[in-house]
Amino acid sequence: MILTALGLMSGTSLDGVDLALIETDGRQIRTLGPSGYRPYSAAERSLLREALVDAVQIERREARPGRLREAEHAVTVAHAEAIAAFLAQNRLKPEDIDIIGFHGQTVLHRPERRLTVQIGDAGALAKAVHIPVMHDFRAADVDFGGQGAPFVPVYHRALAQSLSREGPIAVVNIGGVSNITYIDGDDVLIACDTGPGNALLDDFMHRTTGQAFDQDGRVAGQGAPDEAWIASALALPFFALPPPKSLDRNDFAALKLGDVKPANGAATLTAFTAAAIARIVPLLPKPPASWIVCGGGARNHTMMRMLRERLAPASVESADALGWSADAIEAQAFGFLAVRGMKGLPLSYPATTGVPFPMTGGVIARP
Ligand SMILES: Nc1ncnc2c1ncn2[C@@H]1O[C@H](COP(=O)(O)OP(=O)(O)OP(=O)(O)O)[C@@H](O)[C@H]1O
Ligand SMILES: CC(=O)N[C@H]1[C@@H]2OC[C@@H](O2)[C@@H](O)[C@@H]1O[C@H](C)C(=O)O
Repeated sequence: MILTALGLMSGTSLDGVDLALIETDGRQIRTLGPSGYRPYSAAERSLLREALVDAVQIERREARPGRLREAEHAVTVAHAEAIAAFLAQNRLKPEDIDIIGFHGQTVLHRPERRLTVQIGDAGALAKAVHIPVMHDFRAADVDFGGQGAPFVPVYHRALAQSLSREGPIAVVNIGGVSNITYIDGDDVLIACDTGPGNALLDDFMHRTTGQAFDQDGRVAGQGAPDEAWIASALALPFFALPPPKSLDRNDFAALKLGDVKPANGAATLTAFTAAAIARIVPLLPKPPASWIVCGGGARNHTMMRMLRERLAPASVESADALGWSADAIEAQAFGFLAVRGMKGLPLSYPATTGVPFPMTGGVIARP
């Protein structure tokens, strides 16, 4: 049965809420509907940044120390507002949507402690918008010893079914953190986080220039990467580990660039993200022939140039160039995952998150 799902993603970049409508039976995509975006205000963003700091103290996933309770309320309200605006813009009624896939905001990710925390009150959201809400996608996976991330690979596989590109295909998402899905025919699906995405670069830009991010990669495009710094950062043990593996947004926050000009610092951090993605190639069964880049990093021209240089001779295209939506893809994925969860289909596999067997997941909150 085909269901209509509204997927919602608030990613590790802390930029805002992405929304996307999808019609699917959980296996194939029938229609990709409209998408939307509700940016966080500067005040919401700084509250979330504080919440990430307070979250480090969390020992049990229900705990909300420091400003986390307030941040959770802000996340829930922002999502409710985003849904109300989306429904109005697209002339939709709550009964037109079967299920909402609500990822929430990750504030702490420590799979080795069987802990991954996404804030956002699904019960309150379901009541506010009068639509059932599926949430807590990652919890069952980490309970069974999985990495709890990445979860978009099953959706990347569904998208890639109708793609004519030479395989193996790699889909890379450059969000706050970067992750890869490796697809080789119908039977091979491997995934992991590869390293930093935009978070280190965004934090550096924020600190040194006051800008939220390096628009189109212009600042990095004027600088020179410090290859020695990149080589020493890539010597961290994480990069030598084979998939599956995952990261917390702030796992590399301790890496310091020293006193550098914004252009050189931005170039170094952009090249670090590209080099960390290229570093996964020898840990895959075969080098991917075709790379597809999604997430906000696909809009960074310097990042795309550096990826092409480091992944040659493979082809590197942005998801938008294929007619996929680089921005909406994760929101679509959580709509798709909500339908899979409703049907009891697997969300994660031994080769995507390290769970012992294919696992379904998600919990439904009703209005
Ligand atoms: N035009 C642009 N030029 C350069 N960078 C951009 C541009 N647009 C977006 N970005 C980068 O993309 C980031 C947002 O990416 P995205 O929305 O994919 O992340 P996310 O969904 O929050 O993260 P994650 O996938 O880790 O959960 C911004 O913080 C910024 O660094
Ligand atoms: C714990 C968590 O929220 N992880 C995010 C983060 O952002 C990118 C990368 O790290 C990925 O592993 C994941 O998001 C995507 C949507 C995923 O689960 O596939």
